Amino acid sequence: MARTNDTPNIPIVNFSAFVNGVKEEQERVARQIDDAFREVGFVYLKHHGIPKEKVEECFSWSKKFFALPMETKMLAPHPPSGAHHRGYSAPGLEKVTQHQYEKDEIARSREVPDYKESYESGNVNDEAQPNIWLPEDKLPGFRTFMESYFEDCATLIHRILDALSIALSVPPPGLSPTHSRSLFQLRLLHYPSIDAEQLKNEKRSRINAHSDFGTMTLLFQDDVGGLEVEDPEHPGNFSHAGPIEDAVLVNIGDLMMRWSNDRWRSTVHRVGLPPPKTVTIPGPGVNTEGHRNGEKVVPLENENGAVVPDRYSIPFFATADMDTVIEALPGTWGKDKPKKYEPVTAWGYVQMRMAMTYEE
Ligand SMILES: O=C(O)CCC(=O)C(=O)O
Ligand SMILES: [Fe+2]
Repeated sequence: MARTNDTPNIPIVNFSAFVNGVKEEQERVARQIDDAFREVGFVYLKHHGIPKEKVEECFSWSKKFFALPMETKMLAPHPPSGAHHRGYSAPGLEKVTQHQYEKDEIARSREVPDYKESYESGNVNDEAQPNIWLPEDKLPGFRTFMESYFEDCATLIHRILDALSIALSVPPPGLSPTHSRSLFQLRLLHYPSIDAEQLKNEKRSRINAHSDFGTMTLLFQDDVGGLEVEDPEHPGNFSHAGPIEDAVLVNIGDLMMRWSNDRWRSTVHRVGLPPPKTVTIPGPGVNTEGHRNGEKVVPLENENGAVVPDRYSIPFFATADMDTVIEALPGTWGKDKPKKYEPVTAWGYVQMRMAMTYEE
């Protein structure tokens, strides 16, 4: 199995072998994903089934959306409460918190503002959280595309759940029916360009260190980079988890960690300064430092007045149906591995975390 060069070595798995393979192939891929989620909580899936052109199209819609004037984007505003997580959030509105239930700790984690804007949409049939669209004439075709992309992502989540069910020997129909799509959420994220100085000195962040709180997240990212994943064995050590062509990054969220009795890790991640970029230095004789001809690696933060370019990413968050009782799954507990957590419904858990994200 391929690995990324960065630690904590996020495995790269060919998912078509699961979708199209015979039983043995499926079991092999399921084991690879299981191992990845046990080790780092993240996996890159190649050949995941969503056509490359469609992923690119989603990024181009996202760019068009965020390029609209603020007053137009505000025609689809995110409601003030975290309980209805749909629509447009302007930069500075959402603050990410991490496992902090004490009020003063939440306040402290909000001292560094996230510099991003986002647009959220969900299942068209979700009556609890109806979608908040722009008037169609403001961006014709946007809604139709997003509804279709949502379906593609939901389908992929169900296939990954099938793989996880095989890994745990959950009998058919497995975990898939616990995700009726009611709580899925497609998020468009835009991190405006920013002075490298600000990110470096932590005056601002793109997204603060956090873990996701649902069951699983799909993450599509552009080629700017800056996503970092914590090494679960060495808290505080982060490594870059940059884009890999034609692959989607998939990670476990807190609810799934709990559901799996901590077999799978919900790993902390954040978005900050991209890794050192390569700039081309013109003229001969620049190869004395061992770099490829004509190129020299210049750490972005060392460039005077360097600006980190805009970054776009597209996470798709999955959560179990709200009435699902999250209690150690079969195969994740036993005599020598007792259940670690009290049962909780998915809905109760999500509401608690959402309230923490938006509450004053
Ligand atoms: O933009 C990214 O790459 C990460 C986004 C993320 O972690 C999130 O929205 O939860
Ligand atoms: Fe995240």
